[in-house]
Amino acid sequence: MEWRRNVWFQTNQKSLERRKEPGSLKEVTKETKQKSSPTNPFSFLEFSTVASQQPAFIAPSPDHSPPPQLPESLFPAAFFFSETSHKMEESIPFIIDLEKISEEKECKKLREACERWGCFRIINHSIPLTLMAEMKSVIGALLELPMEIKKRNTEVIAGSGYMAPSKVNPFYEALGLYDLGSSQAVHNFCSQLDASPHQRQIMEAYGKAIHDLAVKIGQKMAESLGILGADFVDWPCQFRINKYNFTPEAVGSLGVQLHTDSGFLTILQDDENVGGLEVMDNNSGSFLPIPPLPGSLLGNLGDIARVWSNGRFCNVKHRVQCHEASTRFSIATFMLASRKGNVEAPAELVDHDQPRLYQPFIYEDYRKLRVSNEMHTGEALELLRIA
Ligand SMILES: O=C(O)CCC(=O)C(=O)O
Ligand SMILES: [Fe+2]
Repeated sequence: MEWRRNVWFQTNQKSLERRKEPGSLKEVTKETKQKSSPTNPFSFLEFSTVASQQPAFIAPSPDHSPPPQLPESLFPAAFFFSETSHKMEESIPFIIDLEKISEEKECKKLREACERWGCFRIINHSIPLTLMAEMKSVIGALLELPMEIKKRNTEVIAGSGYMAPSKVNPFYEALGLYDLGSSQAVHNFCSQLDASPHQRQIMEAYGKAIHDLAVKIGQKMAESLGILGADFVDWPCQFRINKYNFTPEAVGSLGVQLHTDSGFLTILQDDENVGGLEVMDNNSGSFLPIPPLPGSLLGNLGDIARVWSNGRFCNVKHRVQCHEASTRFSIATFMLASRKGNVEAPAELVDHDQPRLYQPFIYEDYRKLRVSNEMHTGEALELLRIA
């Protein structure tokens, strides 16, 4: 609860100010109460929570999109609740509290999140908020550099270097490196971009912290399936900083096309102000907006998580929509796959009832298969299916 309150205070000052304006909250409350009814899925909206400086609570519509009839300013960091239980625990995507992850209940929730959505919010992750804020300002500055400097950020593996705005993604550009766990790689990245000593320091600190976090969450994902002692320390992490130059003309179009991430686990620091990320519900095919939740991170599972879990975990399809003309930043760390040997499910996850689903393969070969066949949403896995 403390965490939620802090985040709320830090991030929603402006909205709170707006809401405190005489009449404004009252007006909205009155209007919404009139619209509420036992059959209205939003009828249990708790405006008292707004008055006590808690987030507004909101149930999902059938397609999990926010209710169109309510003013957006009311839900700057909307939480989505199960219509049946109305509990925080049931929010979508699931919120995983890393401080509680050694408790059985939290670990079970992580497993459910990985199976049902392949996506979860991470709170109490121990990355200092100041480091996250400083990192955001560093990446903003790096992405502002002149084009000729950004172009020095050449790729080590396909797609790991500078990506200029293109015909397909005209509002998007990115800088990146492979692999974050290597201080030499971080050093090279910083040198390519003439980073200042301060920028280097932030990059190094953030890189180490986020790499360690990805390793820890990977271990917990394995533990949630009963695999103890899985070690992700040596798994390479690709790192990418994304900028979306959303102009008024971009509104309504995509910043990034629908895709799955190819690796095992992505840790994303999404923009704390500008939303647009959407994940696909595999059951219904509908899209669920992931509103910003400042101070938190997002875990997204990629294709390798599906293979490694022998089909239990979901590789989440996601995209970025432009809803407003403003600049959006995100910082993505992709923990890819084991450096050594094949990608395959551990023996504990394979048995008579759940035979091995995919033939063992080398990650780099899989990546090439995706690119050469232009299969961006995990379809290439079907080419490797054996059961
Ligand atoms: O910017 C975002 O929120 C998502 C970025 C993303 O999906 C990616 O870099 O793979
Ligand atoms: Fe992605």
